[in-house]
This record gives sequence, structure tokens and C-alpha cells, in this order.
Amino acid sequence: MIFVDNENNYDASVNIALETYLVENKLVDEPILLFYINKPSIIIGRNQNTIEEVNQPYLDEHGIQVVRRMSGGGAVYHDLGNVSFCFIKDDDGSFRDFASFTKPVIEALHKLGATGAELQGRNDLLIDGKKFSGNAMYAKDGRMTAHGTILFNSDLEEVNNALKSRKEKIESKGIKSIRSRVTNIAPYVKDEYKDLSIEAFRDVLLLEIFGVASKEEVPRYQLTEEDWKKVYEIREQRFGNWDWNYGQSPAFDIEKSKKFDFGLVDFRFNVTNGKVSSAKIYGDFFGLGDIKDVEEKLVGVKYTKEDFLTAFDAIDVNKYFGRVTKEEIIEMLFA
Ligand SMILES: Nc1ncnc2c1ncn2[C@@H]1O[C@H](COP(=O)(O)OC(=O)CCCC[C@@H]2CCSS2)[C@@H](O)[C@H]1O
Repeated sequence: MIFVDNENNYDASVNIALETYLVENKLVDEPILLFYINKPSIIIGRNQNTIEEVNQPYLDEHGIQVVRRMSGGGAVYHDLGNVSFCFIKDDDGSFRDFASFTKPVIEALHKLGATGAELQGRNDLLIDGKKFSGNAMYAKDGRMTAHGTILFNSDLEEVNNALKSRKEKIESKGIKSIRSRVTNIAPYVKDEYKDLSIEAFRDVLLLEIFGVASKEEVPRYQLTEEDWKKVYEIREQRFGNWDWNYGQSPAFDIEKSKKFDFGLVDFRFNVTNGKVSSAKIYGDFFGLGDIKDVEEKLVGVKYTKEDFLTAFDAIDVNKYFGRVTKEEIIEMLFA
């Protein structure tokens, strides 16, 4: 494994652009470990409808930025008390479960004294029954990133202030969101680590994961000026862009949504002369494929159970929706 230093960038759109650049360009043969710490921001899931997830007036008032990431799953809050880790590597199929990639992080946290830290639920790391880390994955063209957050000493009030509350969501949509109880990990680590700055905590994690005693011993790839130029291009085109982060939410004729154990799935269709003229799929489910492929495949399909069954036969449901099945999708659309 090799470490890539993000050189003290605290802007979420830069950091997510850097992560994406490292996924899309294989700079080194070994797996990469990247950390980042972001100024107050909401990092929204790849397929989520931003306006339904965030408390926009609050974000405006407090200068909290929204950045849409490449991976599926739900919306999380980042601030200078939260550190994110990313394992970026070739996607050989072996690393696609939450248990494999969170293991080194859990082991490191155990060594630091947070012995109760464990993987639970679909993608959460919990301690004392409370969530301190959310995890997700993204794969494209044989490369992948498996990443997660760690709430070290974040302002937990802000998590609820910045994200739309469950109550609001139920009122507006009849959908339950996963609003887990969250905690910081700082109170659980040994005394010597409790009051570390977030950067020092990140460095301790780095040493633990690499199993070395000093930062100098950590093998690293130094980003070049050319690399950074490309990172800023990606940021310009995608992650610093309103269209990407919020996108349009046009009116749809039909909306069908359901909350499964493995996430919310929300279909929107425009239907013209009985056929789907446009489709949009939102949600916080975990699939590794680009949901756009599915949206495109549904255009032109007659809005009937039979025709949808046929259309879905040609779709690798697991690739796009994770553990939600074809039968469950047809059931929610046509029950
Ligand atoms: N920073 C942070 N860490 C852990 N849990 C959080 C955080 N912010 C919010 N939450 C809680 O998780 C749920 C959403 O859980 P849910 O399971 O829906 O989504 C996730 O966990 C996604 C994790 C994405 C990780 C990426 C890694 C690098 S960039 S972001 C939210 O409603 C809060 O209750």
C-alpha cells in the first residue's frame, strides 16, 4: 500500500476530485491510502436528490457546501472534526464488501483504545450502539474506491441541523430515512489520543494502518503539479459544479419509492402515450454501476408489468441496486 498526501486541502470539492482522479488514473501499482478532512460540508450520495436531503436555508446561512460523491449510499456531514479514509485500488472483485476494507481501520481503532468499534448494519461502524463511521464504495472500469468517515470530534448538533430531519421527510414524502444516532470516537480512545488535533489523529491512524513508527517510514506517492492540474480540472467540471451537486429536479408523472433494508429506491417516470419517455432513479442504495445505464434502458419501455419484467431481464440488478432484487423492484412499481 502507498500513501497519497492531499497536502492539507480542506475543500470537499478538491478532495473528492482528488479521490476521483486517483480512481480514474492508475498512478501506482499498489493500493493507495488517502485521507481527507473537509470544512463543513454535506457529502451527498451518487443517486440522491439533494434538495430532499439537505436543509438548504441552514446551509446557506452557515456557508456549508454540498458535494455529490461518486459512491452510492446516503448523505453525511463533514467538518474539521471528521476524517475520511479511502482505499483506492484495482477492482478485482475481492474488496467489494464492507468487512474487508473497514478491517484495517477497525483494527487501528482497537489499538488506539476504542476496543468496542465494530461493523454493523449495512455499512456502519458503531461503538456503544452508536454510529461514528459511514462507509460506501464506487467502482468504474476496473478501478475502485472503498471509503468511510470517522467522526472524531465533530459538532454532532450540526449533523442534524444540516440534514433534513426524518420528520420533515416523512411529511413531505412518506419515506423513512436512516437517521442513526451518531457519536464521536474521541471519548473512546486512550487518554493520550483524546485531545489530538484532527490532523494528528489522522497521522496516528496512518501509522497504525501501515504498522510503522514514524511518518517518514510510510511509502508515499508525491502528487506532481501535472496531477494537481488534472484534479482541479475534474473539480471544475464536476464537483465544483451546481449541476453535478444539485442537478435538475424536473416534474415527473409517476413516482414510486420504497425503503428497503439496503436503502431507499425512488423511481420517477414521465410517461407519454403509455411509454416511458424519461426515467430518473434516486436513492441511497449501494450499487457499483452507474444508474444512468438503467435509466436509459427504461426509456421507450411500455409502462406495464410485463414489459418492465422483460426490460429488467436485460439488466444486472445486483450491479446497479446492490441487494435489492428485480422482484422487489417490479413489486414496488406495479403492486
Ligand atoms: N460524518 C458522518 N459519519 C458517520 N455518520 C454520519 C456522518 N454524518 C452523518 N451521519 C449519519 O449517517 C446517516 C447516513 O447514513 P447512510 O448509511 O445513509 O450513508 C452513509 O453512511 C454514507 C457514507 C459515505 C462515506 C463517504 C466517505 C468519504 S466521503 S463520504 C446520516 O443520516 C447520519 O445519521
